[in-house]
Amino acid sequence: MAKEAAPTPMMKQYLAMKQKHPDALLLYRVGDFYETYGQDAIVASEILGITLTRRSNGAAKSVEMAGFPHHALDTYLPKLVRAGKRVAICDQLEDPKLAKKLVKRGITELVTPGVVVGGTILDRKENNFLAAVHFDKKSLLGVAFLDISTGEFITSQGTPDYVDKLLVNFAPKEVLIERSNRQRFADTFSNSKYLTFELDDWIFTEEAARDRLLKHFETRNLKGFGVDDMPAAVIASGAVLHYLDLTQHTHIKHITTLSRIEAERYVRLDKFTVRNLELVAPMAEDGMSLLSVIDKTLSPMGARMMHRWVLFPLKDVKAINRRLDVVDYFFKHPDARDLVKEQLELVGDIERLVSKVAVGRITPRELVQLKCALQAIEPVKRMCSASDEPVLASIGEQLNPCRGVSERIEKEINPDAPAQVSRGNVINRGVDPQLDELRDISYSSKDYLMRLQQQESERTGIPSLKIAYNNVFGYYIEVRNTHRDKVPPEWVRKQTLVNAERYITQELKEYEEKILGAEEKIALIEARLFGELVAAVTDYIPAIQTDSALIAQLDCLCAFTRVAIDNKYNRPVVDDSLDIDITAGRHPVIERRLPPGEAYVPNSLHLSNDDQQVMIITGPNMAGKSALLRQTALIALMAQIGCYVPAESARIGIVDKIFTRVGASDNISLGESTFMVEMTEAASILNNLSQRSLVLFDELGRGTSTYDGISIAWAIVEYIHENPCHAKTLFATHYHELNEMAKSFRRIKNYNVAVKEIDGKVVFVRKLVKGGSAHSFGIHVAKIAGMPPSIVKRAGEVLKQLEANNQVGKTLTRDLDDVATSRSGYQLSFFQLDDPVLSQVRDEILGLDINNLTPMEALNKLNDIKAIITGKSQGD
Ligand SMILES: Nc1ncnc2c1ncn2[C@@H]1O[C@H](COP(=O)(O)OP(=O)(O)OP(=O)(O)O)[C@@H](O)[C@H]1O
Repeated sequence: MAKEAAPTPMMKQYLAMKQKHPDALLLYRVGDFYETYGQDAIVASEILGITLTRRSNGAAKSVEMAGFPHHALDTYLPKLVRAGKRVAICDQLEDPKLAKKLVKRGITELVTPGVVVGGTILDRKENNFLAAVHFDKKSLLGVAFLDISTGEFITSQGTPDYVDKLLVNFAPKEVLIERSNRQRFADTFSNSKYLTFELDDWIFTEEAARDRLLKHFETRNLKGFGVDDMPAAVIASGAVLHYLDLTQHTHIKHITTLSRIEAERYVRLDKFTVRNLELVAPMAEDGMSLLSVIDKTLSPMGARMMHRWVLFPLKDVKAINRRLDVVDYFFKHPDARDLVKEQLELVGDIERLVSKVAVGRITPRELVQLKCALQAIEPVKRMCSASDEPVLASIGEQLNPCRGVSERIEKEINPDAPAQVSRGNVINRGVDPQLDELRDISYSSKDYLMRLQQQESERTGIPSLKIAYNNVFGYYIEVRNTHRDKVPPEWVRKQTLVNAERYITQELKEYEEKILGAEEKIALIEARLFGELVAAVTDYIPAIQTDSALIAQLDCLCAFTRVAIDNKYNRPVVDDSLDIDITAGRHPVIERRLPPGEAYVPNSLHLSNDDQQVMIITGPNMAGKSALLRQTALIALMAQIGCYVPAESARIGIVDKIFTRVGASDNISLGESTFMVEMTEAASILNNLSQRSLVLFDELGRGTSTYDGISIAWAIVEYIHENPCHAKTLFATHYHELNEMAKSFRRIKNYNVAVKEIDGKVVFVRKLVKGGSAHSFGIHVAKIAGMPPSIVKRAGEVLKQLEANNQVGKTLTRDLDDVATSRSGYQLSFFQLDDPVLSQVRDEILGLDINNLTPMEALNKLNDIKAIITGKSQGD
């Protein structure tokens, strides 16, 4: 049997590196290549489509190997990361030419899907978040998000539902979890797929997390961030910072703050609503989202902010109107609008550029870009400062073009600087005298060599004499064989070719040393000066980050104006009323996708807690019921992000929650359309109603039998009507039987989306009109859809017969009449009763500060409450 040979020293080094990050794919630099071995090579060759070979590693067996040229890293690395791989990059830490033994190597970066600093992996319009989720002992969850490419660090804590919603909105590329909570995470977020990475449990402890955060931010406590009393959030945030250490990301000065998501400031949109209203992503592959219609931003920061704004509409009337005022200003001042547009096109992604400064990854070319961006801010600042619009004036005041930095970059860096410092020609002339002198030597070398060539040719009488350079023995003189006899004796022969010989001379060697020495020194000086400049820019990180946020804001608001002009939107009135009044409203997305020549039919609508609280909207299939429901929510939502709306006019009394529930079979493709899920979600809506909720029910109850469906729909609408919140509700349904409700419930009104029947054919008028509708026209739609005529005919006959027998429609309607008059009324909650004892109990409970209650105090309180109910005092 062959004796196993020991691994080569290089393989030993490789294995040691691999051991440091066993779960990462290791790219191991060998010469001009990045190589992968063993299982890594198999995976890499599959993902990258590169050839899998084998090499002997010094042992008896050979190992799989796959590699690619080092300069192709930017092409291949994103593919690996996008495939969900964590990639450790092992580089040569010394010049292989100078290494005496094995080249020193080390892991210089661990790139994981959630921790990407720059390059082509990042989508310019999207954040790339890393998240951490912590489960505390009860059912409170802490969550933190970090985008290392922008420095944004956000945290919150709350119920599993709330954290689920945040995860859906922030769409992290990687989620850190505690090892012991793997199953809990999987169970809690079973609806979404996340790439998770498990960390040891001790990392998820408050003490470790707090220490880490305090050390990073160099503060004494976390009060300034508003998270001091949010242990779960603190723990998740600490875990995120821990992971940066683990992945060798230690230069993170651009993470300057930790912000708490103030959930109470934003409209609550459950994740079904976000998906159903297609706010940021369409449901169908070829669809369009609201975001894609209104995102006319010009800068990547603006695009990322717009994404956030759409998912987090505001609830504060003043804040909304401040945004609307700026949009209005840009509307009335085309010059200001044009100036912002022109300058923003020059700004680029300063947010990510400045992050690259912090992590030490900025290239000379990017530094020039940063300078251009800062210079582009100057005219924007002037325009804003000169405006009489308060928000703009304040933006103008805060914008800081950091002139010191831009002037220094302008002075020191070549405007055509290359992408890498090592390429040279980065630092301008006049910055460093020694550098200038060395460059003179280096630049004049060509002239010098030409002169030397001519001089030696004349001296020796060899006309074809040539001076050239190669890597083996540097500069040499080449003489063709015909003139060999004229070569002076002091020349030293170095190489014999077929037709010529090559020589070196003393003078040439001395000169060579000077030039090569100069080039090395030039490289060193350039690198040093560049490094010093980058270090100086580091001091301006917070200022540039503020600029970036302000520019993003301007970009979004200016984009709103352009969208409003292009799409004929109008300014909504947003106030504290409880009404929604929309005149000639349209669906912002559908209207953009209609075939040419077809106009969207606008509709008006009034909803109010006092009179028209619930609208039952009937109408045939395809009439436009869903479109109407959605456009109402979208108009309210657009108004609350500060955008003009697709309506002639709109008055929106602030909405604080938008709920959407679409009938089971409407989202069957999502694989979760069981009737059970529909009911669970409907229940969650009903349990969370508020006075300012806007509820959309689209064909609720259709996943079950007609009687069941109608009964459930009826009961739900009745509940919403009777609930003291009087939540505004649009209820689209095919059950025209529900029209009976309007007779007995004051705030329920019937509407239908009109169709006309001309010559036995349905014509969609798409107008919302008062009153219920008697037919479903389902059979007509089947006909339009191309159903064989015989089936359509037969269906018509069956329907007639059923109606004649009073089986579906009429009896049910008559029965429902009885239901309506026999309504028992809901016992909504015992707190609504006028019983003084219960009121006292309620007051006792409401007065409790649960956060500051010890278990013992809680027990005593419970005893007190019991005493109130039983009328006995303690100890009786
Ligand atoms: N106001 C309108 N103007 C022009 N086209 C419209 C309008 N409303 C709806 N449409 C078009 O009609 C199609 C059907 O509308 P929608 O899905 O709202 O109908 P529906 O009544 O909810 O139908 P179903 O009951 O089958 O779900 C939409 O995709 C849209 O293209």
